[in-house]
Amino acid sequence: MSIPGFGGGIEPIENTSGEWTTVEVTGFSEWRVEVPHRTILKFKVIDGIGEIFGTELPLNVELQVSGVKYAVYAPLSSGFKLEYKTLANKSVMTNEDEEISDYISNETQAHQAYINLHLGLQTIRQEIRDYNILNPQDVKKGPRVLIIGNPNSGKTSLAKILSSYANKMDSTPVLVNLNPRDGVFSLPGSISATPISDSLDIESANGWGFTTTSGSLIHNPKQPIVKNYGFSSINENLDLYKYQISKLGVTVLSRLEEDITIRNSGIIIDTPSLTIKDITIIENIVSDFEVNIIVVMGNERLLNDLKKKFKHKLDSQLQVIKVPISGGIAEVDDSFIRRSQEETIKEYFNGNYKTRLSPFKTDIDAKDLTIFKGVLSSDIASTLSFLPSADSYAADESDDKDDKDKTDDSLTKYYSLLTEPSSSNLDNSIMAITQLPQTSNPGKDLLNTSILGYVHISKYEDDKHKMKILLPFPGAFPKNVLISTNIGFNE
Ligand SMILES: Nc1ncnc2c1ncn2[C@@H]1O[C@H](COP(=O)(O)OP(=O)(O)OP(=O)(O)O)[C@@H](O)[C@H]1O
Repeated sequence: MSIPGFGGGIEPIENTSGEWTTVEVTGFSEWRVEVPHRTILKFKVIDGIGEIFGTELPLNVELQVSGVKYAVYAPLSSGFKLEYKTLANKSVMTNEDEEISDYISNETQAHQAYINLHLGLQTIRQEIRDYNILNPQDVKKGPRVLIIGNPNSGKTSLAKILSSYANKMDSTPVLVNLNPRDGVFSLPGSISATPISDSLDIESANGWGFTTTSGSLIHNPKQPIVKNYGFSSINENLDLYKYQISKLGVTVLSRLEEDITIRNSGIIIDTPSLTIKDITIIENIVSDFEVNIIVVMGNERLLNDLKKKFKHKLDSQLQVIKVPISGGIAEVDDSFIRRSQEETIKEYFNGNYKTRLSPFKTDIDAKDLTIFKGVLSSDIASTLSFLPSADSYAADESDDKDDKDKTDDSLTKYYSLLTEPSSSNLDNSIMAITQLPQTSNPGKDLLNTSILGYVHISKYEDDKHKMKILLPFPGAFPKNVLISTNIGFNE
């Protein structure tokens, strides 16, 4: 039976009679494997312990992944043995090669450095926990770690390793994803913060896992706080991006205040690739999340530049350290990224082979809806000089007098009202449902709101002003303010 919505986006997996291939990996080595989206890799560890970016694999349990570049690491000297076989992924049509590429490497010094970093962070967490028990009037926060580096330097993999190992040692750090391209426990176009209270789901589309929208799951669903940015690239509207970071920072820090386990565990922040030219963004993140450890991926120049920039904070408030880049990092091109985004979106609505979800397709009247759209900075460059800057707006925030007027002016820099929704601007797009009840003038609330979830618009009927939408859950469409994103998706 096909799932309502994306016309049965999940193809049944054919049983394959193919032979299993055995891989033996000695202690502290790793099996590196690249699996194209059009190929499914089934594998199971049959002896010993293997882990993928810190997540331990269950023994004798068959797992399957597609469209991933993974390393299965042997954390113990006894190593592990696994079996795998491949089959075609019929739900994906790409012109990639069908073959997986794999090899075993014992050059895992980088991974061992990541483990040492984790152990150092865990020692700090333990000290903070002890201190907080003895000094309830003067509680401190666990380490707030910011990962910075070049494109494809292993930032996300390190974030996974640090959060998985922390979780294994009974900590619950908040994993913050500031790369809107990825969609972590959410869709691409968002930035999010998620307490990691259970292991990651390496079988899910991006290797993180499902969220609570999805019903009963094998893994504990994670509960992210999601801010909608609406674009994949941070440069599309840098002011909006920085604004959303600051609001996410406020929410995350208040979460730390409220929950002692999370406060002791701290924060791990993954970022898009940032260089020293992006120092204002880095400074913003450092202050918004009270970062006290910056981890630079391999880049010595960046390490030194950052040490100079943060000279005034070094030792007392901030450490800047460098870790090596793994030799296993795989090339990832734009089409692979786009395909991974599509899989993330598909999985958000339909689930995956293990967890099938029941999205809900319905027609709604679009006449009375208030829909905003993120503004492209390039589109407003010419009018920008007439508007207050984001910084002046932020400074004005606490000033109640004339607040509404200032906010509405500032809003034009971030969002514009979609006065004429049409098939040309809405067909095959993703829309965010905010927490705000319908109002044509939400003011600064629109900037400050978090996201309830996302819907997919497959068709806007211009003559009837009706939209065909796909919701991740059955039920009435929430009558809230909507934000149309720049993230497209074809069924
Ligand atoms: N040791 C390894 N063996 C095999 N593949 C790896 C290894 N480490 C990382 N990868 C893969 O290499 C790719 C790039 O790594 P990752 O996404 O962590 O880098 P990044 O710096 O976050 O990238 P971006 O700049 O695109 O955000 C990913 O597909 C990741 O799964």
